[in-house]
Amino acid sequence: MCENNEVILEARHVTKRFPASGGRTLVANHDINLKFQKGKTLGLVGESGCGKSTFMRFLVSLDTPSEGEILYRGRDITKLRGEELRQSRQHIQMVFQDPTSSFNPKMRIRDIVCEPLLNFGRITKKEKDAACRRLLEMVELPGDFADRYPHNMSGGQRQRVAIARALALEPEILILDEATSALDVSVQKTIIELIVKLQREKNITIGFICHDISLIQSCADQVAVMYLGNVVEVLPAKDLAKNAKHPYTKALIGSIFDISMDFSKPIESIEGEAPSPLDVPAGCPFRGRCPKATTRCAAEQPKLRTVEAGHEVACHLLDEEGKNKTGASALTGRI
Ligand SMILES: Nc1ncnc2c1ncn2[C@@H]1O[C@H](COP(=O)(O)OP(=O)(O)OP(=O)(O)O)[C@@H](O)[C@H]1O
Repeated sequence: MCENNEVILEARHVTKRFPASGGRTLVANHDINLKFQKGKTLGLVGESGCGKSTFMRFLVSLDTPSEGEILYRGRDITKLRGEELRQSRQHIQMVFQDPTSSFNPKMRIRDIVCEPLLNFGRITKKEKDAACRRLLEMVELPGDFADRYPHNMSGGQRQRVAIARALALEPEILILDEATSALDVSVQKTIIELIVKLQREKNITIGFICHDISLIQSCADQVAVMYLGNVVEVLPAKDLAKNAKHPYTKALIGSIFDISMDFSKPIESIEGEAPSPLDVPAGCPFRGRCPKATTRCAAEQPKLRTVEAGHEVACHLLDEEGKNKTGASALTGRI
C-alpha cells in the first residue's frame, strides 16, 4: 500500500471558550493540536460533551476558535471572510448525524443533491438531472430517487443522499459527525463500507467523530481520544487494543464487549461521570476518575508527548512507569 503522510489540514493550539451563566467560562476545546493526512481517516472519540463537534465545526468554518489556527494546505481558514471563505468551503464538507434536520423537507432529492453544484456554478439547471443521477449512483442509490422527497426514504438512504451532496463538489476533506450513529448496526456497516470505498477511489481525507471506539477502530487510520475538551492520546487505530497508554483510552477499550476478548486479563473501567466542562479540575482533567492519580496529577496538567512515532499521550503516570523501568523518563518532548 502506498504510504502518504502529506498533512493537508492541521489544527494548532485550538482553544474554544463559551460564555456561560454567572459570568463563568466553558472551555469546550483546550489547546488542541491535530494533523489530518491526505487520504487517511482521523477518528475523534470521547464521551458526549467532550468537545468533538465543537472542534469539527472549526474545520468546516461553521464557527471559529477563541485561539489557535486551522491550516488547510498551509492557509489559516479561521481568518477567511466573505467570498474567500465561501470558496474555501468547497474543499471541506461535512455530513451530520441526522440528515433530515439539514434537508429542506419540501425539496426533492434532485434539488438537495445538486444545490451545492448550482451554488458554485459547476452545473447549469439543464445538467441537474444527469448530475443527480451520477451522484446517486455513486452512493449506490437508484437514479430515479431524484424525484423523491427525504421523508420517502429510509434513514440509511437519506444518509447516502447526504454523502452524495457532501461529495458533489469533490471536496478534499470530509467530516463525518456521528454520521452513522443513528442507524441500525447492519445499515451502519453498509454506510461505512461505502465511505471507505469512496475514500479509496477519490483519495479523500476523513475526520470521523464517533463516541463508539470499536467503530472508530474499524475504520480510522489514526485515533485522537478527547476528554473534557483535551486530546489525551493520539495513536494508530491498529494499536488501540494492544498499545493504548492513557487510562481513559484503556477504559474506553475496556468498555467494548468483544466475544474474542481474553477474559483472564483484567478489564479496565472508569467509575462515575465526567465532571461538567464548567468545573474542570486543576491539573489533569481525568484525575478525578483515574485510580492511579498522584499529587502531581492534581498540580500540573500533563501535555501530549510523543512516546513513539505516531503515538502521543498526555499522562504523568508514564513518567513514573518510565522511571521505574529505566531510572529516567522514557518520554521525548513534543515540539
Ligand atoms: N454554542 C455553545 N454555547 C455554549 N456552550 C456550548 C456551545 N456549543 C457547545 N457547547 C458546550 O461545549 C461542550 C462540548 O460540546 P460538543 O457538542 O462539542 O461535545 P461533543 O463531544 O460533540 O458531544 P456530543 O457527542 O454529545 O455531541 C458541551 O459542554 C456543550 O454544552
